[in-house]
Amino acid sequence: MDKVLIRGLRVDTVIGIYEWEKQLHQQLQIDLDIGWDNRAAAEHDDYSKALCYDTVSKRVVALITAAPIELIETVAEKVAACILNEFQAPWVRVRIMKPGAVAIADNVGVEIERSR
Ligand SMILES: Nc1nc2c(c(=O)[nH]1)N=C([C@H](O)[C@@H](O)CO)CN2
Repeated sequence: MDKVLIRGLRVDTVIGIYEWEKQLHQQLQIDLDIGWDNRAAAEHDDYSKALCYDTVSKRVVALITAAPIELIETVAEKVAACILNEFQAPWVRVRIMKPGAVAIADNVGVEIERSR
């Protein structure tokens, strides 16, 4: 399956289960693998047939920052639903990393795959 890829999308937002986390912004790092048939865009060098990674990135940031969220699992499900329903992608893999969350780990996160 062809894919459109977004790597290391940084989103500063209110995220976490603890009261102190609701008073500040923390950074999430997001990787997206989005199933998309890239042949139609490539055939005639036609942007209108492409899934625009810039448009997707900005939509994902707006979605996540619209309201505080407690769990990164919730972030992952919201992002996956948006990619499938708003952009009409057939399949998506979403990885959400929260690098500041565990002091003794380089990074922690979740990954999900969803399809229509
Ligand atoms: N599976 C998860 N575990 C934890 C989460 C989470 O979103 N998913 N969140 C926290 C806290 O918010 C933590 O990041 C604060 O450092 C703990 N565990």
